[in-house]
Amino acid sequence: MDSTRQSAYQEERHHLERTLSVLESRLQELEAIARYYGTDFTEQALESAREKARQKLAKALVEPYFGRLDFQEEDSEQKQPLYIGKSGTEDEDSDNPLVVDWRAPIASLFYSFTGGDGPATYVSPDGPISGTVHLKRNLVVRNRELSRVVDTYVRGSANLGVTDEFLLYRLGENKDHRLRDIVSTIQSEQDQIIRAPKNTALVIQGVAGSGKTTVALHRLAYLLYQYRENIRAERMIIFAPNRMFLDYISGVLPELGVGDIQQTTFTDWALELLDNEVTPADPSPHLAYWFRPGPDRPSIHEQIPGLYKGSTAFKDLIDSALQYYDENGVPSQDYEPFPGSLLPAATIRHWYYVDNRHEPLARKRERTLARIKRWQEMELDNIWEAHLKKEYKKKANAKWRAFAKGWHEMTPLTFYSQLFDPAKRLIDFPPSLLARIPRPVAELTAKILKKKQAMWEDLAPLVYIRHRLYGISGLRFDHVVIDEAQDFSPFQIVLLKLHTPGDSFTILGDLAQGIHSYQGIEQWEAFIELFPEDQSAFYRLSRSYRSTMEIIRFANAVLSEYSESFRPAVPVFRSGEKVKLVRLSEGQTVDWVRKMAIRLRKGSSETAAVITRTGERSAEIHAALEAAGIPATLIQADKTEYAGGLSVLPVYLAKGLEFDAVLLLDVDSFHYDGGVQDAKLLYVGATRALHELWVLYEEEPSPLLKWEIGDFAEFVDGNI
Ligand SMILES: Nc1ncnc2c1ncn2[C@@H]1O[C@H](COP(=O)(O)OP(=O)(O)OP(=O)(O)O)[C@@H](O)[C@H]1O
Repeated sequence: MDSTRQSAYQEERHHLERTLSVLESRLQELEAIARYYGTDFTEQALESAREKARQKLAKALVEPYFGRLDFQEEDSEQKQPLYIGKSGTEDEDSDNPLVVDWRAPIASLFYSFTGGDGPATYVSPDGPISGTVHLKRNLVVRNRELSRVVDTYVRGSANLGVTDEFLLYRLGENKDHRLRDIVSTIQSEQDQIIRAPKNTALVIQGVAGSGKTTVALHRLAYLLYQYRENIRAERMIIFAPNRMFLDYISGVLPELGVGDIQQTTFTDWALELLDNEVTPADPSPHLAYWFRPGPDRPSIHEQIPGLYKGSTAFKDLIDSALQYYDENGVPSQDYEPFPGSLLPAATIRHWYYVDNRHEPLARKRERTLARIKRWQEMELDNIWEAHLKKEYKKKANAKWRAFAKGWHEMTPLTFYSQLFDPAKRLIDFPPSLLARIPRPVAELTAKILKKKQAMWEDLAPLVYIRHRLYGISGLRFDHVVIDEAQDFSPFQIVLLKLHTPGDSFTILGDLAQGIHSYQGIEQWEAFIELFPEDQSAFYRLSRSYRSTMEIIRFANAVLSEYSESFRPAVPVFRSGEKVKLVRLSEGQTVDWVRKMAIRLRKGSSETAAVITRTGERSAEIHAALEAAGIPATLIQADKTEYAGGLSVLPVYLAKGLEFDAVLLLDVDSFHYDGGVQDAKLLYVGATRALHELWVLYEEEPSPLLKWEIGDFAEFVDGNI
């Protein structure tokens, strides 16, 4: 170690000791105060604040900070060293903070400063502040010990510019089975997204591995810090593609000291709002249908159920149907509960259309019926003869029940079924309205709804109808994150917009990974146009942090020939092994995978995946591994937890996940033909790998592998 580095280590060790001792004595002070378990509200609040502070200090004691930035404000004589950590702590002996929270405005310099001698600026609550950065340093503290000091910028130093050295060190590590926080290495283009203002709908197109999920989670932590006065964690929500993915990302927010944010799937959220009036149709046959390999795969066009029912055109149709129900559902005859008492139809209509005009549809009906009942009771009060009163009361109650029944009550499912199923039709919709629904869509949907089930694409319409019937109050969000948003429909976004008054959204995804094209979008404009122009912003993330250069270049090569609009991912300069294209003879794959799995277990990989083209093949491989005594987890559509280790899964369930090593199976001309759908699947599969990628085929390779082989991949035979 040269002397400069030695003195840097010494200085930082000294500083760490002092910081730890301050934190420790604060924690001891708090621990010395007896816990309060009484019922006094003020005391309870104070105890809760103390407990939070104890937990924060205990966490900070493990890793108080990860970076240092020496900054000199324009008018200041002195540079000030700022230590940046996951949470901030004041220094009682100094005006400067002991540790600056990474989300604080000044800490943005640590992420946005990318070198050069010019002034650096950050935006404080009082306006922009400029100055000079003298030093940017990454520090790794493990178990209270300083284990690494890396200077990424030293002003005036000839051979030091901002480099990726520290980032590369972090990316080179093996990952366990949870996504992690990246506070110490957030990149400038990611930081811009994390710190974007709250009341904007951000739409982010990011290549595979560009940190979209990670960035979204950090953005939530930032928003909670920055807007703590008017935003609440319980009113923020993350929509993720499935429960297993939620499990996979579940560690990040607690790591960032954030709790209580709702994390769910669109399906679970919708079913709860629908009070389980429907159950979700089993997704497995649906997935097997759309991901069937070979020539008889279904074609995709606007009129298929997923795309049609996700469109805003379908939402417009539902609006027209609801309007028709509103205008024609109210009974048109006068109401005569007993002889001599008459409520004119015009009065009923006035109560419904005028007096209750602000109420949602079902409430309008309920309130009008209740008012008729009250009117009827008053009418009965005018009858003095006891026997007549009794007789009329009975009559009137029966009349009221018949009247209410004739004015059909609608639930989300009954109303929705009206659109598709003639056998269930209670409302006489104009035929021209229903004719707008493509016939195969109507037939298929009627069949599913009959079983009180719903496909994914039925959920947004059902919840939308629910809101129009009962209202939406109490269901508002301060911020909504949608991950893998390319699989969402415009209808879903319109629905979530109703819940989110400030249009505060983070919508992220990758069109190149749009493998669910039977329900998702082709272009981000489909979402952007749903927001006012000045209330949305589009960002692009092009650098990929997950995989080695070789893997990224391989994945780019797979997709670039098949999609004109594809923009290749830019790898971080992290080199690894070449991608291995393994040629096997017929029937050899299972045996090869078995041998390789044993080898991987002995190696350094903490997580590995065998990725197949179909669900059946995954089950077959998993059974073979089990029979050989090799522990592995089979991942199917309904899996809720991600265990790490060795996983076996079909490629269409692999999105969002990552593994140290990946074996991609059956990349032959039958399973991955030359079409763009298969190219996207192969792209998704390949970009799951961090360090090692093996691509297997028997006999004839897929046309997707038939480009000129570069220096990033090599053909090998099956000898292990
Ligand atoms: N700035 C960063 N520093 C260190 N690691 C990073 C950074 N950005 C992303 N990563 C890592 O890159 C990997 C990919 O991140 P993430 O899963 O968030 O990307 P993604 O864009 O959502 O990927 P995909 O679309 O493929 O699901 C993760 O391991 C994450 O920790």
